[in-house]
Order: sequence, then structure tokens, then C-alpha cells
Amino acid sequence: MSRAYLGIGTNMGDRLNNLNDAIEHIKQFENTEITKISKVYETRPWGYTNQNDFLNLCVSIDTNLKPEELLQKCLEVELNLKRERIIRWGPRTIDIDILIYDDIICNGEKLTLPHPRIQERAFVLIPLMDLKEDLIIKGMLLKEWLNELDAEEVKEYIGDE
Ligand SMILES: Nc1ncnc2c1ncn2[C@@H]1O[C@H](COP(=O)(O)OP(=O)(O)OP(=O)(O)O)[C@@H](O)[C@H]1O
Ligand SMILES: Nc1nc2c(c(=O)[nH]1)N=C(CO)CN2
Repeated sequence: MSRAYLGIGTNMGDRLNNLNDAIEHIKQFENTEITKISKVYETRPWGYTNQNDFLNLCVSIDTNLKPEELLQKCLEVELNLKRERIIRWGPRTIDIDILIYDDIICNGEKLTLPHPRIQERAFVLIPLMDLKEDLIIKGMLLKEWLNELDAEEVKEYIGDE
């Protein structure tokens, strides 16, 4: 089995329900099991700031799906949960990114691994630390990358959906 880390985000509709729906779909992926789920975080929008706050979490999975197969399954979940791509980095019902897949490094047309913007995003680094604090991204520990960012934009979600 391979180990992969997924980043999940939503800022449209019933955000908590969207996260739970995405997790239930991932549980149905063949030859895949979720090994850990991070806390849920309320996060200020990154990249395109004129939109609602997000809920974000990360999950670790063990899977026999190949990276491209895993990506296809994630895109299918996004379609199933009615994701529409109107503005880059804009509002979405759900977004599932493959952050890390074993120690694979690739830069293909459809898939880049590790995800190229992990180290720029506190909304990814903080939930990832819930899963594996000693992960190394581009030669630095998660918390070292976090030192460069504004972690104020990420707060543990207390639930008011
Ligand atoms: N590691 C990855 N995880 C998910 N999608 C990826 C990855 N690498 C490349 N892609 C490609 O990116 C395409 C666009 O993804 P999407 O529109 O969800 O971007 P985004 O998640 O909004 O922005 P960002 O990529 O900055 O997180 C996907 O259709 C997929 O083919
Ligand atoms: N807070 C937050 N901001 C984002 C997010 C996200 O999941 N959370 N996803 C984006 C595109 O992947 C762009 N900006």
C-alpha cells in the first residue's frame, strides 16, 4: 500500500456537510483506507480573497490506487458534490488536492506531486501537522515553512454550521 495525504477545502453551502460527504466518498475508494483525519479549521481565503471563509482539513490514506487513478477519483467526488470552476482559486463546494503520494515527485500535465503550493498555505500546513508533524516538504519541516506564514488566518473550527 502507498501512503498519500489529501487536502480538502470548501466555502460554499453547508461546509461541514460537504467535508463529511467528501470523506464518505473517499472511504468508498477501492483498495483505500483513511488512516487519520485532521481537525477541521476555519480559514481566511488564500489567493483570491474576495470570497467566504473556508473549512479545511487533511486526511492520510493508505491506497493501492496509482496517483493518476487517485486523482481521477478525487475529481469524480468534486463533480459529485457539484463543484464548478468559475474563478481560479474562487468559491467551491469542495476541492480535494493530492498533497503528497509516497515520495513521488512528478510534474505532469494533469498531476504535480508533491502539490506545488503546500508550503505557501497555512490552511494546508496546519492540518497536515495534525497527521504527521515531521513531514518534510522541499527540504524543510512543516513547522519551518509555517514560520514564514500568517497562521492567524487558520483557526480550529468550533462549529456553527
Ligand atoms: N496534486 C494535485 N492535486 C489535485 N489536482 C492537481 C494536482 N496536480 C495537478 N492537478 C490538476 O489541477 C487541476 C485544477 O485543479 P483545481 O481547479 O482544483 O485547482 P485548485 O485546487 O483550485 O488550485 P490549486 O491547484 O492552487 O490548489 C486538476 O484538474 C488537476 O488535473
Ligand atoms: N482558505 C483557503 N483558501 C483557498 C483554498 C482553501 O482550500 N482554503 N483553496 C484554494 C484553491 O485550492 C484557494 N484558496
